[in-house]
Amino acid sequence: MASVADHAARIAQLLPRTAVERRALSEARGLALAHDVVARVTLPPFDNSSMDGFAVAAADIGALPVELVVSQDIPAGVDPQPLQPGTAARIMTGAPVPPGADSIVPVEQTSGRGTDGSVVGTTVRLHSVSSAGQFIRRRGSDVTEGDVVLPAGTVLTAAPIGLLAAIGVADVQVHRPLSVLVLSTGSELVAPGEPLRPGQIYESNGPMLAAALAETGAVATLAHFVADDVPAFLDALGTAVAGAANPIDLIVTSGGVSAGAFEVVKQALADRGVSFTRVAMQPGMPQGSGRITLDTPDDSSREIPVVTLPGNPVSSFVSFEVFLRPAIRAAQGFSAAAQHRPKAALPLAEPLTSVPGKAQFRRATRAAGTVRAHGGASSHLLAALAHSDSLIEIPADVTDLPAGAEVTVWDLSGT
Ligand SMILES: Nc1nc2c(c(=O)[nH]1)N[C@H]1C(S)=C(S)[C@@H](COP(=O)(O)OP(=O)(O)OC[C@H]3O[C@@H](n4cnc5c(N)ncnc54)[C@H](O)[C@@H]3O)O[C@H]1N2
Ligand code: MOO
Repeated sequence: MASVADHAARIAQLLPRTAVERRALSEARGLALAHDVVARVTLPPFDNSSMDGFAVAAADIGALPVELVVSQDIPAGVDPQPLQPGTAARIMTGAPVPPGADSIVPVEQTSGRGTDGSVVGTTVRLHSVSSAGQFIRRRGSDVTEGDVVLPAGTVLTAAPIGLLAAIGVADVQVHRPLSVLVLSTGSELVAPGEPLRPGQIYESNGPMLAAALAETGAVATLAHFVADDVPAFLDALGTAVAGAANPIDLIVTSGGVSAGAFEVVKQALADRGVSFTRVAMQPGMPQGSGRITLDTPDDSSREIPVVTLPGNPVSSFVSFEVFLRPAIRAAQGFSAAAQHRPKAALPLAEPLTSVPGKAQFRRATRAAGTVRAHGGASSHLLAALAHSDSLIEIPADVTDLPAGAEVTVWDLSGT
């Protein structure tokens, strides 16, 4: 049996780094930067007020309260005049602090006119003066021109996208997302929404894997599932690959890889370049991977990586987490940290047993600094999986864990 690490390396090898392309910021969410981004501007670009109020020179203020003439009005977006000595300038949040001013008095600490209409030429009464520099956001306090603000490999989630826009970046060089075809197999499968006949079940792996792929940043194409029939399976693969909107970089199948009489994926792909193997893990023991050349209706023959996942729903999910998610994220240029689920060592709330000789991945929930396995080890327990926020990874040589034992916990709660 292969170890988890061996098989992970094999899957990683199947997927080369994707090409770099330029995308508008609005089209880059969830993708990874291909290069370091260097700021071409300084943020804030100028000293500006963090409060609506009045800009003054602290040294001009004697005993309080004091009444000053309002000498100018500074809304955000203007280039102000220097502050006339002995006066106040009405200023709005984000507006540039006028040269000569070193203090902002928030409007709440003033009286007289000041919040509506033009106030230039009127007076304002100041009841307190903040210390010099208070309520002023200094030029460069956030970003300095020339800084590497985001390194290559950063995944463009909301905050990095905000930062890129803030430094004036309109488009970025990112790694193209992988285009992945998902095909489930099984003669017992019925599409959700259709009536179930005796012996049938709803197809859940396809929608689940397509969602998992989307969370990984890939573009998933979900083909209609096929029965356990080799010609039908190969035909469906060829048609789906030829018809996909984006050229397919990876095919992911589920089901048909174990030891039964109708193992359609194994039968169809074993002599087409896919190796089937047993991995010392539970769930997820039967696995396959390789590269295949398909007969497509448009005769577009090229080698496409294939990963064949086991059909049990929890086995498919865990296999995806352990093998495909990190490999896909690496191929898409994600930083090493973003390729893997966050992991922590947490004490078990309850004792746990595992099988000898296989790494076990138990579905679990975290609470009060501990972790508790949720549901049993069986790989059909989809409801327990859906209610879990973690995986407990138990090494192959560990079989008995008392309450309080520290275990490695994968945090599944992010995307
Ligand atoms: N004699 C042996 N039997 C089995 C072995 C073994 O080593 N020897 N391995 C077991 C393990 S472990 C797993 S995992 C499964 C893997 O089986 P397959 O990949 O061949 O998958 P199927 O037999 O097609 O299905 C297994 C199970 O999952 C359900 N399933 C399949 N596809 C879907 C889907 N798209 N949506 C929802 N549910 C699905 C299917 O109905 C079966 O119940 O083999 C064990 N057997
Ligand atoms: O390995 Mo199977 O994936 O346990 O159910």
